[in-house]
Amino acid sequence: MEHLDLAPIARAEGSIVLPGSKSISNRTLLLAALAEGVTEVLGLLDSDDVTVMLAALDQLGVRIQRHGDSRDFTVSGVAGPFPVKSGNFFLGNAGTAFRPLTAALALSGGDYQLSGVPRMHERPIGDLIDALRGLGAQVAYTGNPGYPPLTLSPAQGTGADQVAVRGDVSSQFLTALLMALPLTGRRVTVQVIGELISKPYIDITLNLMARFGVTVERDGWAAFTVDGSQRYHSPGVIHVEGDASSASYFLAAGALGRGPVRVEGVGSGSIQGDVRFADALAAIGADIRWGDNWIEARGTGRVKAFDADFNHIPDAAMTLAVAALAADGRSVLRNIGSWRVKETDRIAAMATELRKVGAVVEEGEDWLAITPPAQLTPNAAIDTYDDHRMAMCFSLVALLGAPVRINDPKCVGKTFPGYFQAFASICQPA
Ligand SMILES: O=C(O)C1=C[C@@H](OP(=O)(O)O)[C@@H](O)[C@H](O)C1
Ligand SMILES: C=C(OP(=O)(O)O)C(=O)O
Repeated sequence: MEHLDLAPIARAEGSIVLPGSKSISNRTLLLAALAEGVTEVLGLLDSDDVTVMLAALDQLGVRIQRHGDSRDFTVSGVAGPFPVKSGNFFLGNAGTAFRPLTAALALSGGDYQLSGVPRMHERPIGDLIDALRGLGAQVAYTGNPGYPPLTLSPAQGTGADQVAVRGDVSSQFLTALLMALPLTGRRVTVQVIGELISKPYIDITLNLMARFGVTVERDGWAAFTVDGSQRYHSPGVIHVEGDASSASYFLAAGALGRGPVRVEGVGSGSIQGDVRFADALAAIGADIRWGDNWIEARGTGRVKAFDADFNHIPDAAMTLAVAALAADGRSVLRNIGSWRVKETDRIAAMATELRKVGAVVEEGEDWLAITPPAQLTPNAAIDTYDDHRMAMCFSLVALLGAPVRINDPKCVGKTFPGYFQAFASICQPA
């Protein structure tokens, strides 16, 4: 297996222009595709998760032109359901492509097959399918019930004007439904069953839908209604913000490696919930400065142990689990149960790999507790489980004085193919 050996790093300092947000890139592409009019999408993320979305939309007859070798694209919307009425789509391990496309295609009146990598076929989708069936969608499970791959056929009947979806497995089910609802042409209310997780991602969805002209009425986090008379219209131009989850590794590097490290592309004006990672870093002792479109972190020489709920920042919280290796006591990450159904079982993976560097780790169904060792074990070979975030988080171990090996480093391609080059650019060897 390919690996990357990282030598101890004395100091992290510098600035990074972030790649585009995965969550905003894939939502924007889908909304621009369904909209009437032409949308200029500027600063689209270049990574596996976005590549599968671009390829699927191309297959579906959406005209997307790239401007030279930039990350700026012109998307000519199809103004409603997709014109291509059949197709077989491979969506890798991209939750932000798989769930939203499932909903949009289930309501597009065609015959479609959707599949992904083996891990995608272990990630639940049954709650979304149940809700779509309530809207008349015809969905068959090709493999295990409740999981991809899927076969979609044209919807039948008029469908209900009220459906329920579980909110406690993945917020992407609600996101997918909301974005697809204008395709029904009806007024539909979605009721959320159970405590909605990852709420800030719903804010991203509502924000982008509004920019495309569709407003959602809501009763807190319990019910969302889309009036069927609304259609998506291009807002003209969408600038994709930098990725706030990707920012977490560099901000943590600034906090653990003296700093300052600045990330450019997200700041106080961001619509991404993961910018709140910077608050979590501040709470454990980092010195954080905010600009409109940048965030900067520097270390204060102390990392305080923490015990907190990270349900609102599930992706960036993984970075805190590794930062906990530098803390002055036992840290606890709570309410992170969704980690178990992401790229890998992230609670199990994180526990196993943190133990390799010497930490004492306790693990529960939806929590993780980490007690750092007096001295990190050098030369641990970190397995990454085809999980980009495992690879990116564990690069931070090199900032804590221990050489570390990252197995299969190219798995970062899911959201950040250039991660290790960017990381090296802020690192000064010990
Ligand atoms: O909607 C989104 O863009 C995302 C929602 C989150 O998933 P869950 O809602 O499954 O926690 C997050 O982990 C994922 O990386 C992106
Ligand atoms: C959970 C993640 O991805 P996905 O969009 O596939 O759910 C992630 O990027 O951490």
